[in-house]
Amino acid sequence: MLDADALSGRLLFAIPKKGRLHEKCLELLSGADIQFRKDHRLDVCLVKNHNIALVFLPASDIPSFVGKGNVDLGITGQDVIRESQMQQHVTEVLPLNFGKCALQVQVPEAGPIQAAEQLVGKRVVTSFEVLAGEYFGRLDEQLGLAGKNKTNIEYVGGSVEAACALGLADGIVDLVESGDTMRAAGLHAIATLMQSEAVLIKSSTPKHETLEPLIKLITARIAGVVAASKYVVCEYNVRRSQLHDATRLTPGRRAPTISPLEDEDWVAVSSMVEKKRIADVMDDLTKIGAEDILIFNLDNCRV
Ligand SMILES: Nc1ncnc2c1ncn2[C@@H]1O[C@H](COP(=O)(O)OP(=O)(O)OP(=O)(O)O)[C@@H](O)[C@H]1O
Ligand SMILES: O=P(O)(O)OC[C@H]1O[C@H](OP(=O)(O)OP(=O)(O)O)[C@H](O)[C@@H]1O
Repeated sequence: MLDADALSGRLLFAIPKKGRLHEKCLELLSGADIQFRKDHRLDVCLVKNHNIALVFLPASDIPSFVGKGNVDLGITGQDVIRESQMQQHVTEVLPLNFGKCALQVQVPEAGPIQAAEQLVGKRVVTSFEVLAGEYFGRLDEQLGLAGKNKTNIEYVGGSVEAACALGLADGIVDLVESGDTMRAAGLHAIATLMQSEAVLIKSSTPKHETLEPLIKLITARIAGVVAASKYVVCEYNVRRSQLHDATRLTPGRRAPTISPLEDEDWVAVSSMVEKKRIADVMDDLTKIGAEDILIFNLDNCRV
């Protein structure tokens, strides 16, 4: 049985218990060698190889748990940090390169409303009532709307995209990543409130200063896993005469590693390249005559 004594002195680390961020967080913990076994009936579990307990919570509750110092560290989306108005109380330690999405105003594609200003004074349904309220509050003010003429922001807990088709809303404010959900509902985006991604957060006023070294260690480990997911190692051979162009294409993080080959006219180059750029870089290396271009994924790194 898990009790307060078992948790005493441990760093409490909040992880989304379900939803879009959950699986990615488990991959991150595994990559950082944070070992645990979770009993499916319990939302708290002890980490075997560190003085840490994991606390599985709804992503939307994590900013307030961290901000109030009830847990020491957490992972959640920047959108829910802003929505819970906790940005003054939490420090974003590290962006995590997943959970990327945009909070957007959406309206029926074929409808009469084609700009956010045209929604002012009408009905907007959302799970982000604070952010939508602030956004339309500013527009109401700009357009001089007051009292019951103001934009009507209505909260729903999910399936926001159905609201227009059901006749409950003239527009919605919801998250968009690929846009598939939005298009399937016959909607399109007309304004963006914010971009968001998952972040590692800690309390701005930590209650347990003694846990700071462990927070630094976990942050460094997670940063290594995140960097490994962003970069590949690119190795190739190129004529020495083309080395200037080659190193311009693959400058590396500090500098590329250049090794001599038996053939004195050629060198081997090894360099880290951002994964999202690698196809273009390979095309450009081919154009300058690079050969034997090899790409390696990284499991982990410290850069
Ligand atoms: N389509 C998406 N692509 C990428 N990230 C997303 C996407 N949808 C949501 N997110 C991110 O994941 C977070 C959690 O969203 P999700 O819809 O999974 O919530 P949930 O855990 O089911 O909801 P809740 O617990 O608040 O009811 C969002 O706040 C956002 O930061
Ligand atoms: O642009 P897309 O790639 O289609 O993603 C957007 C959808 O993802 C999120 O919901 P999710 O699927 O996580 O389920 P939920 O509505 O139950 O939160 C969000 O609320 C959108 O509905």
